[in-house]
Amino acid sequence: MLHTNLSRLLASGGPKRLISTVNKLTTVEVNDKTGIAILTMNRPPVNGLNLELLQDLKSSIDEIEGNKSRGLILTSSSPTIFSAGLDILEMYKPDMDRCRAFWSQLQETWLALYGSSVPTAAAINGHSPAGGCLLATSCEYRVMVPKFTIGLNETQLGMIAPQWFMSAFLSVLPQREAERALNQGRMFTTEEALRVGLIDETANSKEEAIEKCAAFIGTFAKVNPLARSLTKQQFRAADLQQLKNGRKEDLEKFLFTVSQPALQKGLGIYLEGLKKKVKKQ
Ligand SMILES: CCCCCCCC/C=C\CC(=O)SCCNC(=O)CCNC(=O)[C@H](O)C(C)(C)COP(=O)(O)OP(=O)(O)OC[C@H]1O[C@@H](n2cnc3c(N)ncnc32)[C@H](O)[C@@H]1OP(=O)(O)O
Repeated sequence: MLHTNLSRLLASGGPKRLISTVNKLTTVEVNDKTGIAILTMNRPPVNGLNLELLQDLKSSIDEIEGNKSRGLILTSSSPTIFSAGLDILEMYKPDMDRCRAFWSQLQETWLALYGSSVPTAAAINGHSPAGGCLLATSCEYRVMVPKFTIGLNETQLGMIAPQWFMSAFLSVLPQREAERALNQGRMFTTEEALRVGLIDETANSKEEAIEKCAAFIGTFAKVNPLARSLTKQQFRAADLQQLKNGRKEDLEKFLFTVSQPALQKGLGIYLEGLKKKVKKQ
């Protein structure tokens, strides 16, 4: 039976999906029929963006850029969380050298994703606060599963979202909506996100979200790839250049912010709140 199945598989030209790379915290799977790469974050429990996950994300994006994939779909292996955003432990009582490497890597990874030459889409299969929302809004298209939340909640943590977080948010939301949501640190439900345009579509499952993302990428099938990619890059050039020009200053601002005792106190209380929530249930 096993042999028969294997023969059939070989006769059909091999598996439909190839795991081309397994980094420690991400995998890249290229569909050999569509040529679309699925980039999956896999850092349990919440895909907190720490230095290592950011490094793996960057190297997976580079690989997808290099292997001539027709598009990139970003998703998560967790059934309930796309990404909980930046790993707060990278900012709470930090080792300053690691903190410097962490923020520089975040900048690097964002530049690679937002500036990617291939079409990008996010299959948001779980909660997506702060840095998770940054990843999603850096893609060109978003499909989200119901009953989750997405948004830039930095003000709730006593922090200010950097300009480039705001740029990605503003590339999706109207100015007025973006400003109000940022000031409030508002988290949108899937339905609210659809209504304001923070996401493009909803889907009933991760699989359906991936299919819808693939359909979006398919809309470029008849468009000249070079013209499409240069148009995207020109459209995003000002946002990308703004960070490239101000990278050093942005890093110093971040290091200054996390070294403030009031911020450390706030982060401690926030983390405690997250843990208490677990005990209460
Ligand atoms: C240049 C100018 C200055 C710049 C200043 C800095 C600007 C950047 C600032 C912020 C960006 C960020 O991304 S900060 C992170 C924001 N994220 C959040 O607020 C999300 C917090 N988490 C949650 O709301 C929930 O965990 C969840 C909805 C994502 C999932 O809920 P669930 O009930 O499924 O899981 P738990 O809450 O039980 O969490 C499990 C486990 O994970 C820990 N956890 C959760 N999120 C984080 C996180 N972001 N970082 C670190 N750890 C996290 C949580 O405490 C639990 O831990 P324990 O199992 O040990 O209890």
